[in-house]
Order: sequence, then structure tokens, then C-alpha cells
Amino acid sequence: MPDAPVALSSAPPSPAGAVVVFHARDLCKTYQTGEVQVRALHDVNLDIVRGEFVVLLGASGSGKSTLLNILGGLDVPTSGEVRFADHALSGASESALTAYRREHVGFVFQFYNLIPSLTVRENVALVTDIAPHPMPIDEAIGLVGLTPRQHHFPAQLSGGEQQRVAIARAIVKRPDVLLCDEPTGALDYQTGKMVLEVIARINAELGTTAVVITHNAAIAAMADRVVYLVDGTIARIERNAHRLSPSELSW
Ligand SMILES: Nc1ncnc2c1ncn2[C@@H]1O[C@H](COP(=O)(O)OP(=O)(O)OP(=O)(O)O)[C@@H](O)[C@H]1O
Repeated sequence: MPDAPVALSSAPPSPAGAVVVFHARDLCKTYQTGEVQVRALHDVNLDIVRGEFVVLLGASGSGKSTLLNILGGLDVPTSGEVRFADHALSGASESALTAYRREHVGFVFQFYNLIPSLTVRENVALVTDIAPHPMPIDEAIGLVGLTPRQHHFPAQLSGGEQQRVAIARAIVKRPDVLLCDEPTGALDYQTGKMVLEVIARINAELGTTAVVITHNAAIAAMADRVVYLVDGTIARIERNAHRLSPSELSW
């Protein structure tokens, strides 16, 4: 059973012994477009511990991508504090954020952003040149189950296979965190489940902290914790006593 929903004014304590990787306090993000101000995040308080699988759930426009982008160093908050381990992300320079992303973060987006003229293997290999401690390319491709397709080009692959290449590219540098924005948004039911299996496997086998955005409430059951965003604030956080595997989910 999930914990009783709690409205948060500050982040709840982390489990004893857990190592906090993300620490966000009083996070606010306001976008200014001409005269119009949009408050995308307001007073967000959240700790995420190492190895956790967290799902961000909320309606369109609730602030999920804004929060994920700030955690990933792609954007900065207007006010408040956000840290990754001992790296202060709020107030960091552009070059510090670039180094942070390169060394610690793997991103997976709804669209795969593969280079069409490169094979699966070459798309994954691109990243290993700039990563300090990459895993062998064969291992990354094996983890996503694409060894037999490694010499194919993106156009020769299904959507789910292309997304698995994107995941291999995200994890080959051994990131501490895998941040996924609607990773199954463009995929059909079965293919989406296969991609979720791969993300769950990376989280379980490599211990990579995973934060996954979805519109699909059924996916919440595979998380340790589910963060519900409403109008830019955390409405509640629920903990699953038992995580389901993607094969046990249905929607
Ligand atoms: N670059 C930007 N400039 C102006 N407003 C923005 C910008 N990015 C996001 N917003 C606004 O901030 C709010 C939160 O957007 P965000 O993309 O974080 O929501 P979301 O929950 O991820 O939505 P979706 O599920 O549709 O992707 C929305 O009102 C959005 O229009």
C-alpha cells in the first residue's frame, strides 16, 4: 500500500542510510515571455536517494519537464537551491553544468535523436569519446538487447529499438542518474513495456538512479516513489511497498 498522501511544505526525511543524490529546496522557476510570466515550478522540495526509481506524474503543463531539466542541469531555477551530491546546480556556471551533465547524467527523451547516418554501434560509440569512464560499447548494446542489430542504421529499426539505442547511448558513460522524459510517449503498448523493462534493468543492475516522467499513471507502479505534480508544486509523494515489473503493468 502506498503511504498516505501528504501535502509537503518541506521534503520528507530520507530513509536511514540512504545517500541523497538530489536535494532540492524551495525550488521556483518562472518563465518570462514578453509581458507574460509563467510560474512553472513553485516551492518544490524533494530529495532523491541513490539507486531510487522515481516517477514524476502530472497533467500537461504541471512542471514535470521543468523539474527534470533542472535536475539534469539543462535549466536553472529562478530561486531556491538544487544540488546533485556535492555539486551546487543552482548558481552553477554554464561550463560547470556542461561538465556535470557529461560526467553524471544520461538523458532519454520521447524522440530518440539518433544520428541517421551512423549505425547503432556508432551512435553509442560517439559518447564514449567524451566520457571519463565509459563501459565497453558491447556491454551497453547488450544491456538493451540490441547486439544482433548493432550494425543497422536507425531507419532500419523500429521505434522501440531506436529508443533502446538512445538508452544505450545514455548509459554507456555510466551515468549516476538516468533522466527520462516520456520515454514511451511515442511507442505502442508492447514496445513501451519493452523500453520500460530496459530502464528498470539499468536501475536494478547498475544501480543507476532513475527519474522517469510519464502521463501514464499505470507506470507509477514500477517506481519506488511517485511524485505527483499539480500546477508546478508537489501535491503529494507516494511510496510503493512493492514495485511491479513492467510485464506486470497493464493500461
Ligand atoms: N521555455 C519556456 N518558456 C515559457 N514557458 C515555458 C517554457 N517551458 C515551459 N513553460 C511553461 O511552464 C509550464 C510547465 O511546463 P513543463 O514543460 O515543465 O510541463 P510538463 O508537466 O512537463 O508538461 P507536458 O506533460 O505537456 O510535457 C507550462 O505552463 C509551460 O507552458
